[in-house]
Amino acid sequence: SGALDVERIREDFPVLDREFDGTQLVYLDNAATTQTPNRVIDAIGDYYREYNANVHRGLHQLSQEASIAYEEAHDRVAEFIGAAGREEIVFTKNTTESENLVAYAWGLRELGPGDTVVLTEMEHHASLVTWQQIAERTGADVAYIRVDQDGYLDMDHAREVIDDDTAMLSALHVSNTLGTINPVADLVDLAHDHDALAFIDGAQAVPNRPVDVEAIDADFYAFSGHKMAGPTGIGVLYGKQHLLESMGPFLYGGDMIEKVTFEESRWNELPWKFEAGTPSIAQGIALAEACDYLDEIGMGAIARHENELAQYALERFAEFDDIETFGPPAGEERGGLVSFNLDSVHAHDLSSILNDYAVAIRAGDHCTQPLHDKLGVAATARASFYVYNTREEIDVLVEAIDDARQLFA
Ligand SMILES: Cc1ncc(COP(=O)(O)O)c(CN[C@@H]2CONC2=O)c1O
Repeated sequence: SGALDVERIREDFPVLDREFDGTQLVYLDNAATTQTPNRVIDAIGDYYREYNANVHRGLHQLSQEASIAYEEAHDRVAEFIGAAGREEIVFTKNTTESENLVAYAWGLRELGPGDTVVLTEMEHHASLVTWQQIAERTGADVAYIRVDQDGYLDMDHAREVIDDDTAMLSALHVSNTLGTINPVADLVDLAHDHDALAFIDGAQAVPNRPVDVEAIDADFYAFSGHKMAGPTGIGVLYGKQHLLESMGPFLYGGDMIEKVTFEESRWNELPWKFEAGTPSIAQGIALAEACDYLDEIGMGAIARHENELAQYALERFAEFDDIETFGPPAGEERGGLVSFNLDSVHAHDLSSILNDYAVAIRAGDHCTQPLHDKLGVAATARASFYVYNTREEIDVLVEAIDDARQLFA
C-alpha cells in the first residue's frame, strides 16, 4: 500500500495529545515501547466489561467466550507471522520470557561441554545474558559473530564461527541499538548447515515490517506485544511444532497438564503445555486486535515509513559535525531508529534536556552493554519511530538538540 496517512493514524492514539506545560509531546521512544490505539485499549476494556472469566473452557458461558477469544488470538498471531497454527504460538509475558523458555526448556537439557551457542555482538541482554548463563550451567561455550564498523554482521566471520560444534544460534532480526536489519534467513541456513538450531529475536522486527517465520525457517522466533501497538504483559514464542513437542515444559502447574496422579503428571497439548497457570487473557486478546490494526495499515508500508523517518533523521543530524550516529550509513535501509551522541553532552543529560521540550527519546545502553563497549561509548541517545511519527517531529528533535548544544556551549 501507499504512504501512511499519519494524521489519521494519530487520531487513534490519545496519548499523543498530551502536552507538558503547553508543549505537545513528541514521542520518539518506540523501540522501548509503542503507544496503544483506542481499538486495542477497547479490546481490553470490552473483555473486563463483558466476558471476564478464567480460560480453558470452564463450563459456563463467560468462560467459553473468554476461552475461545484467547485461543483464537493464538490463531491470529500465527497468521500474522506466517506460522502454521496455534500449536506453534506460545503466549509469554514478553520477549525476555520467550528467550528464557527456550534456554531453560531446550538449552538446559540439550547443551553440554563441547557445544557452542553462537550469538552476535549486537545481541540484546534478553538473549545474550540468558544464553551466557545457560552455557555456564551446562559447560557449553559462547561465541559472538562480529559487527563491522558500519553496524553490519560480518558474514565471513559468521561462516567461520558457526561450525559443527554449534548447537544453537541466537540472533537479532533488527538491532534495537543500530537499526541494522540482519540477513536472518542466511543466518538460519548457516546454522542448519551445521545441524544447529536457530533462535531469532524479532522484538524490533514483527512490529515494524513483514515477517514470515516459515520463509526465514527459524526454529524459534520471539517478540513482544507492547512493541507492536499492543499491551504490556504479553509476548510470543514461535517454535516449530516438532521442537515444542520434543521439549519438556518450562513452568509447571495448572492448565499445562493433561493428567496428574500422586506418582506422575502428563502434559497438555501444544501450545498449552507451555502456558502454566492463568494467562494474560485480556492482553492476549488485545494482541490479536493489534495484529488487525497493523495489518490494516500494512507492514510493508510501516517498514517504508520507518526507514524514511530514520533516513530523514540521519540527513538532519548530518548537518552538524558534533553529532555522531551509529548503525548503517545514510541511504542504506534500516529499522526505524537512530542512536546518536552529541559531542559535548552526555546522552543522559541530552535526554533529560529534551524532556524539557516534551521530546521523549531513550538514553543509555539499550540493554546492549557489550555492543556499547565495542563502540567505545558508555551510552547513546536513541530516537525511534513508529506509525504516528512525522518528519516535523524530527525537526522538533533537532531544534531541541540545538538548544541543548547552546546550553552546554
Ligand atoms: C531486540 C530486543 N530484544 C528483546 C527485548 C526485550 O523485550 P521485552 O522487554 O518486551 O522482554 C527488546 C526490548 N527493547 C528494549 C526495551 O527498552 N528499550 C529497548 O530497546 C529488544 O529491543
